[in-house]
Amino acid sequence: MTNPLKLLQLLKLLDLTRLTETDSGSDVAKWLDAIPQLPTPVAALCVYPAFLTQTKAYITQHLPGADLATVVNFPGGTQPLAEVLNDISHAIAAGATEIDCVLPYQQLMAGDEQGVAQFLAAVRQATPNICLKIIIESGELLTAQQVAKASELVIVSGADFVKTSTGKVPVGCTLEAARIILTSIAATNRPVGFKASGGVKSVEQALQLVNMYEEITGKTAIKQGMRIGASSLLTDVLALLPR
Ligand SMILES: O=C[C@H](O)COP(=O)(O)O
Repeated sequence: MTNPLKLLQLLKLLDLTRLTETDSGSDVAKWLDAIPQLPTPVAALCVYPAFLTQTKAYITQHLPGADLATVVNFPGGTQPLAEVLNDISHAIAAGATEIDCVLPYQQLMAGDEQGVAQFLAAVRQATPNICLKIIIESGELLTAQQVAKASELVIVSGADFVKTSTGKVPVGCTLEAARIILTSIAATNRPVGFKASGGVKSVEQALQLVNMYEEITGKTAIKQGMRIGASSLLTDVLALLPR
């Protein structure tokens, strides 16, 4: 039997995600209505910008304590910076407290580290007092060195979290990528969080990632330091929690 305290820890780390491209407002309303009563609030709900207002209203009523996250430059990582900054400012105005932004990873793979650093600096400047998570899309990066370089650029930029994946490319969060990112995080003095996302569906997978986080950083995984972004993990967590 999985330790119930570990399952509660997973709930507290969960960015419960709904990023279905074809969704309408009523689809998202149905999704929100279907969230069962939880023994402890999840870390955040993560939705497309179009659904921030209704999700904010839901959080106020049903999930006080949860943050409201949205995605920008998502999922491709190729939007012009001005558009990304505009989307960020609208998202904040609509109540987002957390921004998950895709790093222009193609630019990084093409060797333009300086361009990526400039992008990250501008995004950081546009998100004061907002939790900023940068998605490196580790499954598209070709080498361990690229994953390490992307993590370093995110860490140096002052972002709050290095996040693995959008969940929209064939390879999501792998243990190999998680290890490389966590090793970079552990090597810095500044507190930087880690968000595992993309294909994390089972409690077993999630606990492996939490264990790895705790082993490499030497810290207990709490909301400020670790997240698990997942659209379908909640079902498995709730199925294993004793009633
Ligand atoms: O940001 C989180 C991911 O989009 C979720 O990916 P997933 O649908 O594979 O759980």
